[in-house]
Amino acid sequence: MTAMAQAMIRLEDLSKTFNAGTPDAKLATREVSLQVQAGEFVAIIGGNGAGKSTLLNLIGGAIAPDEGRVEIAGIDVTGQPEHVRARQAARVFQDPMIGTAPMLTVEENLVLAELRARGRGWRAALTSSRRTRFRAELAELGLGLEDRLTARAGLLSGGQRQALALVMATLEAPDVLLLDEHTAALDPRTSATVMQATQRLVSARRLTTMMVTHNMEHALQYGTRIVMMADGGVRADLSSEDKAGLGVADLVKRFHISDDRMMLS
Ligand SMILES: Nc1ncnc2c1ncn2[C@@H]1O[C@H](COP(=O)(O)OP(=O)(O)OP(=O)(O)O)[C@@H](O)[C@H]1O
Repeated sequence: MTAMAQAMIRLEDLSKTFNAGTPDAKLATREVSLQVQAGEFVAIIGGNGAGKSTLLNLIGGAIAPDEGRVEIAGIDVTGQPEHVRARQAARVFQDPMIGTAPMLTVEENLVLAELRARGRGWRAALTSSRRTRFRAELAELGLGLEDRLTARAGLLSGGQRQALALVMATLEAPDVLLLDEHTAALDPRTSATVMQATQRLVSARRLTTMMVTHNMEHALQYGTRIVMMADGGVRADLSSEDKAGLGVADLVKRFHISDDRMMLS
């Protein structure tokens, strides 16, 4: 008997309508079914209001679907609250202010993330072995954060804060990493640096990743698969082979992407 590889993320017929039953009703996702295998890096692209963030919110548990089912690593998490699911599905948001606590130092943020993931109080000592681990984790990013362990996070640059948020989100090896336009608020150079840091973390920890982006270049470069959404549904699903040789212009032309915030490079 051949064992079927289990999908790391399995979405079945996920539908969500906001303001249902009112004149403002908006069908944000319609019967989305998708399977993501362990280790895939799925870039989610699509025009404004296509349902990309809603899809990540449904997977992360920030909103509950009206219909359908979310499974992560074989566990049905559909009815599970967001804070419970956070151990399996870590998130990094667009706003560098969200993922980190500005008044805490870099090392305090990290110890908080580690102990939170283990469901323990965070005031346990910042031991020297933890500091050594944090320094090594940060050094991997190539952003000089390893020398700023005792600096308040609020004093870091936007890019450094996003990198710190990434390390915090992934410190305790979640099954899934959800990135919601996590480089969109950064200037192009910093955004590229944070994407490189993302790639390093994702491959070092073998994370299954879903990244919403308006940056077509990043989708092509970092996605091992590209899912394009339109009108709350999946319009196209490109594997590594499908996207091989495609440039940004091909992508835009082929899928008629209309997106005010689209970044071509
Ligand atoms: N909390 C909410 N209340 C009401 N409507 C919402 C809410 N969140 C999203 N919507 C609507 O659902 C639709 C899908 O929104 P969503 O944010 O998922 O799109 P998106 O693809 O991420 O768009 P963008 O790229 O512009 O961020 C949009 O029409 C949006 O206005």
